[in-house]
Amino acid sequence: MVDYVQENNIATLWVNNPPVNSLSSNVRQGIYDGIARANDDPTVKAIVIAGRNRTFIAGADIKEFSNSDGNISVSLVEVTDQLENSSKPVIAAIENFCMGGGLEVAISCHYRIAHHKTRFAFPEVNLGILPGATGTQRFPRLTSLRFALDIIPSGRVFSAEEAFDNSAVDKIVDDKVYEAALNFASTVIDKDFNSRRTSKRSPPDTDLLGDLVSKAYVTNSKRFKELAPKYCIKAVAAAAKPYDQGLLIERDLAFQLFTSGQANALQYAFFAERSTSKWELPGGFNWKNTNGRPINSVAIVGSGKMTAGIVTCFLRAKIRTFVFNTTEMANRQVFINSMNILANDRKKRRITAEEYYIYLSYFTYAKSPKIIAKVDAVIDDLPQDVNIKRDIFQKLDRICKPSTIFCTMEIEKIASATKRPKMVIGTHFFAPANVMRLLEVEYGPETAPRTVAAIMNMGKKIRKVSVLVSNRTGVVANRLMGVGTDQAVFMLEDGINDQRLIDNCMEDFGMAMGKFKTIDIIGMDANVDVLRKTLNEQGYDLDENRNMVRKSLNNFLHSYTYYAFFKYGSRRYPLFTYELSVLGKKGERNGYGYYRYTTENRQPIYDEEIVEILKNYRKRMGIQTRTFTYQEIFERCLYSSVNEGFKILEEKIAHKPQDIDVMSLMGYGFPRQVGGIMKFAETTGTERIYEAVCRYNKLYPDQPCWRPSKLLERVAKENIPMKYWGQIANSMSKL
Ligand SMILES: CCCCCCCCCCCCC/C=C/C(=O)SCCNC(=O)CCNC(=O)[C@H](O)C(C)(C)COP(=O)(O)OP(=O)(O)OC[C@H]1O[C@@H](n2cnc3c(N)ncnc32)[C@H](O)[C@@H]1OP(=O)(O)O
Repeated sequence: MVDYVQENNIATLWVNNPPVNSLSSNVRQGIYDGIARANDDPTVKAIVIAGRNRTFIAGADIKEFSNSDGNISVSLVEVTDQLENSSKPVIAAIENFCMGGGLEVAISCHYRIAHHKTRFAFPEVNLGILPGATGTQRFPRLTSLRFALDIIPSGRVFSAEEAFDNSAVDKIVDDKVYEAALNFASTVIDKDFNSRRTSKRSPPDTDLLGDLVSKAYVTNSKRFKELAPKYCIKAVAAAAKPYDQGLLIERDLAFQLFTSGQANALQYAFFAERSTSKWELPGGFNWKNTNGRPINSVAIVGSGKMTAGIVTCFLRAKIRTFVFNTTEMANRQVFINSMNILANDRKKRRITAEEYYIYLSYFTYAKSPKIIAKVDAVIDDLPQDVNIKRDIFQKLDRICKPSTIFCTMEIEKIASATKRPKMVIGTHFFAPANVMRLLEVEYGPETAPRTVAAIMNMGKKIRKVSVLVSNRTGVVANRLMGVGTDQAVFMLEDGINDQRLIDNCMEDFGMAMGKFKTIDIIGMDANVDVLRKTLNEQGYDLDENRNMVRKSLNNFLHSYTYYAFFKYGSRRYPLFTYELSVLGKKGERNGYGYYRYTTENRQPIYDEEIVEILKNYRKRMGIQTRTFTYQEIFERCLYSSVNEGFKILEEKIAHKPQDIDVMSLMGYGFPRQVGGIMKFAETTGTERIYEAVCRYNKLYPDQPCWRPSKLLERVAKENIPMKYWGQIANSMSKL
């Protein structure tokens, strides 16, 4: 784990814990023992600490936070103290990742040499903790309170150049960092390095503490539903005190965070996200035993609201991207929109000017389908009309090379229209596609495992977190969160007079956005489209009744007609959203939705008109209003989604609860500090949720989302821990 190598009078401690050299208990012990050995050896004059696997250290071993292997070794605090107190100078040779505990190790050394491409960060805040191995005290002393208050509460990655500008590293090299560190070591032998002991310094800007802390509070306020950002600020601010006092404050805050439920959930989310790449298919095919052809070129066919976002994902990954539309104007518009997205990336310094031009050079117009004949994958962005899609894919089937994969959300309909059903798969991007990292990949009954492998690998290449699900009607992530949104609409219809009450309840819980604000952002039309599709599946045609709805809006006496819409058989649908859309409200897009929006300010403004529309709607529907408790709002919005999550598992649409959690976190702004919808179920207690689901099922038999999931019933009754839920679902007979 740590190899000790001596060359002449320099000892090197090589950290070797692939893939990212995390500071497991053995690594900590190895560094600690290595420093002691070098200090005891009179032939050693300087020590270099470096990482094998072409990386320095990416941080503490996160698995050990919740799952100690029982191996008692030194703590990271002891390691950092041991490094700083070394009687011989210690030089860190830093490359690739220098993060978290790895950065704490580096700043406890006396000198730091870094490769120019090193990525530095204190990402602890994203795991619900803080750099509690003296990082909050040493970093501001080495750099400044200003820089530490920028870096530690945000967790942002910074470059070697920024590290150098802020005194966090002493030298940057373009190549061979280890050799540079050895050379450097030979120049500091026998020199006094006492002043290099970080804890002995004071931050250079303590007189600015008040202003810097206020600024940090303002900058990070959006994340204050999580404890860690605030605690990071407090801990860094304590660096203005004498070192020992500051350290006690760091310890105290670290202890509170480490033992909080939020830290547990955030660390769970870290691994859940990574577990999605370990996909499995029925029949034993999986990410390990199945290879897919690399996707080096794609064609996006059609253009809509999301096209430019999708295109830029491929351009950034340097994948040749063809945009195929029948009109030149449509192609040009996609190019302009993609250029604007990349220009914005450049403005925000996410990419360099050079990268901007390189990425754009991967864009190609395709005026004729022949131009895209040789692409590795075609991505469907055509209008929602299945007949048009089938027609175009039939043509492409004749033109494209046999190995071209077709990605569409209408898997079965496109598969049956082509001679390559094995090569047809679903890819669902989330808007805006250039920002949202979730990619839902759906396999159909005939999709080949190699097609799945190719598209899952493509997802990784374009830096998406890809979740594999089996194809059923609709997007799984929509289904998961949609039931909770329907509940919000029903409660509004049934008596809540202020949409903010429901939105606030969800935002207090930590959702990025309340239910009605989300409807407005997604757009009324998109929400109604989902309703339209659901009703179509039940044999109803929403649009057939549109004129009747219009008429009855002008005539309160048409309540009978309304009742028909309201129920559609024995099932209730959230028709108030439909009513608003018929009234011309499109959501944020045209400034009118459940809230109002002005052109200057896109923040939602409470709209009293909604109450008036609601009152008329209730009258026509014959709805008897009632009051709602906060608890009912909370339970109906969230427990309905939990129940749906269990159904998605038992129907074998998703493979494991982590996949569902990632969809809720990355697709719908579910609070990361809760871990995801299934993790929420585990923390709340499945028994409690099951009881509530059964209660609402009795109260609302016209809302099928309350039929209890069999899997939920079983795990609740038998009190089964979350780690077995996926296994049990797989062992249940197919529904
Ligand atoms: C009980 C009370 C106690 C109170 C005590 C109070 C005092 C506390 C003192 C202790 C204080 C500790 C302070 C230090 C904390 C930390 O260091 S926390 C960790 C900080 N570091 C990170 O968060 C980095 C996490 N990793 C990443 O962001 C990325 O992995 C990467 C480094 C940027 C590399 O990305 P990429 O190349 O895309 O690879 P991945 O797919 O993400 O990862 C590859 C595999 O490595 C696993 N992994 C990565 N990092 C870690 C890690 N830090 N620990 C464990 N495992 C890690 C990752 O899961 C992947 O594994 P597989 O999925 O199995 O392939």
